[in-house]
Amino acid sequence: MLVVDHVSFSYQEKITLKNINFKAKKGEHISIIGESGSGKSTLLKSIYGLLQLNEGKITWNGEELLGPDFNLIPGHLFMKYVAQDFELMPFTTVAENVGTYFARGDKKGEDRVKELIEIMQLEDFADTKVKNLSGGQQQRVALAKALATKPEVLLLDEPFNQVDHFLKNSLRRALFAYLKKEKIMCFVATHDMTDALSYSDTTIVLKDGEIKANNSPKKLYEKPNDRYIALLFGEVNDLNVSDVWKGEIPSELKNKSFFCYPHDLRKSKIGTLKVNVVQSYYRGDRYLVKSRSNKKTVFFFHKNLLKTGLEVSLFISKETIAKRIVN
Ligand SMILES: Nc1ncnc2c1ncn2[C@@H]1O[C@H](COP(=O)(O)OP(=O)(O)OP(=O)(O)O)[C@@H](O)[C@H]1O
Repeated sequence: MLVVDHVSFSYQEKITLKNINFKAKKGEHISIIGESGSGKSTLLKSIYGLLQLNEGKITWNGEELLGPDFNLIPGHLFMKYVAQDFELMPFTTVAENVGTYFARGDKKGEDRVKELIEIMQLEDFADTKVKNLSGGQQQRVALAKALATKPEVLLLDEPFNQVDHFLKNSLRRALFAYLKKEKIMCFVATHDMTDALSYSDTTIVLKDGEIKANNSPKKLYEKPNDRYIALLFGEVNDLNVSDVWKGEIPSELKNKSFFCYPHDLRKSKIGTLKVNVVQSYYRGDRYLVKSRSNKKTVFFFHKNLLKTGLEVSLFISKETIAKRIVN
């Protein structure tokens, strides 16, 4: 169990992490999301022991993890941290980088290097010098190297931001399945919602160095309760119940507002929300349509291109409204 207990940290006068509290269990996957500058990387660095905390403590199975003032070499042996700069040895091969921690001729080590190179889909580059690889390939080498000594905790800062879309999906599936199988606790600081939604048990939302929410990604997505959280999941509509309700509004929903995603709204003759199309953006399987209703911008999806200026009616079910009400 990893416990982050009332942790605060500042680089200079301005406080960067404020009173951070959470617990993580063995094998749990936690995504850390938040706008740029919200403190995601700083939180990972604090957990890894690179920063001396101003207040609070971090414990691992009951023992306090001490910061750089108390460790000659900052960091902890049972953890691996993959930062945005990968810290690889450029003039040695991929296999040598991944196998850094194993002695020459160590058969178990060689098998492990092979397995990790396969997971990261780097077989074709095993004997290539790292300096000759692309940024995305180097990122995969850094991930394989971090896993070589089977850490109990893995800290990943934007782990796939340099990898192309197709490879990213298959790598993510392979990596997170491997981490679950090996019961490795994993923290991922990310801007990519797929990391948060599909591959984490828990999502921590940071804003200005504070925890805004800590919940399952499904619960956060379905009931974001806050515009900042909703926006992290993509385009979002901020509406009043009175904008869309047909008939008398039940007393518990009067004067309430709610967030909804573009897919919650559909063009329909029975729709009560009248909007005018501003622009349609092609998304392959459908269009994302930007529209205006009074002074509000409303996004929805539609299978066909809709002309700018066209008036359409949008429908949202009462069940969805009830689910997305802001308390
Ligand atoms: N070494 C440093 N010295 C001083 N301030 C720093 C340092 N590193 C980060 N900061 C500041 O701390 C705040 C949090 O930065 P951090 O890198 O943790 O954010 P982040 O959420 O990871 O951002 P991003 O998504 O852009 O990577 C920012 O305001 C940043 O400018």
